[in-house]
Amino acid sequence: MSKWKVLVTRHDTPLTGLKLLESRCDVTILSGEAPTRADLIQAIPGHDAIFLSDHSHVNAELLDVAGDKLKVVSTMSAGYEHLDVAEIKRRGIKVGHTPVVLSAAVAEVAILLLLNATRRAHEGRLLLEDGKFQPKPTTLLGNDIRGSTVGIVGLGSIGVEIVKRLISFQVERFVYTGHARKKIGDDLGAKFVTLDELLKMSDFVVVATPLTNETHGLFDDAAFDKMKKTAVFVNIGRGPVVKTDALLRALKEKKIFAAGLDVVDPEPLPKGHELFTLPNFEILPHLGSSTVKTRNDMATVAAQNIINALDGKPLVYPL
Ligand SMILES: O=CC(=O)O
Repeated sequence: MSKWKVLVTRHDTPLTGLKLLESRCDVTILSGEAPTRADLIQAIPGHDAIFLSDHSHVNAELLDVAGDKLKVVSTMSAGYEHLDVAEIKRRGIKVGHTPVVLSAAVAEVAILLLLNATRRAHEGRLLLEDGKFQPKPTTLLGNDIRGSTVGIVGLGSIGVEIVKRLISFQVERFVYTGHARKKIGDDLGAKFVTLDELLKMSDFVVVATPLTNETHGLFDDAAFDKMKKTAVFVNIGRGPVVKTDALLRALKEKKIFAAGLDVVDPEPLPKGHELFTLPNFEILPHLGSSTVKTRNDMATVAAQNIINALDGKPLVYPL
């Protein structure tokens, strides 16, 4: 019996995933540092599965070229805004992603940003580099996490991991918002509130929501206007949940204290962007899941999604 044919979109896909695929399938890997859409379109016909180790768009155009053999699309990511999930499923093609295995790593980055932003780490470094740091009792004072109210926008798997970690920082009160009150929220002692309530009461606002029609542009001028002047804003979800111009205004006009972002719109933030000039702006280049173990686990799950689909079994994490 001929083996299943799988197309992998990047040569530097973790070996955990590649080995698992190769144990059962014929694997083609797009070569080169930056395979183009044309490379993908040329390579896809005749494959049973596509393993996305990048954010290539899978839409009707690509599916038309792929042809009838394609049975499963598997993205090595939790986010899936690059997939036209409705169109993929309409064609009877299975589709999976890799949530949960990255939640701990992303939660660690949320804490990193939250601490850096509230303790003014970037501003301190700039002062040191400029030779302007003066150790006075009132220099670079930040705000404590201890005794604070932390608001989580989106209490999914990542939001839960953030709360679990922050409990040890002696947070006074956790609140969260989303579609509905959740049992895990009750178990963690977190209160379900509206977004407005969360913005008004939180000392730390942490965005851990995926990008959907509902969350797109959720943080605009009006949202930042509702936040405390001392609030720290963290986004580890998706960049377009926040209107970048509104965030810029909020930081420049001191509507809020500071921000820490792992995700931003556009990504990467272009060289010379005004946000880079602000001392109360901390940024990472989307490093949430960038640990060796997490990326290996994501590759394994993405490969297992494919094998399960081809074996006619439920995917580990279907969409
Ligand atoms: O942002 C990371 C992911 O979606 O996996």
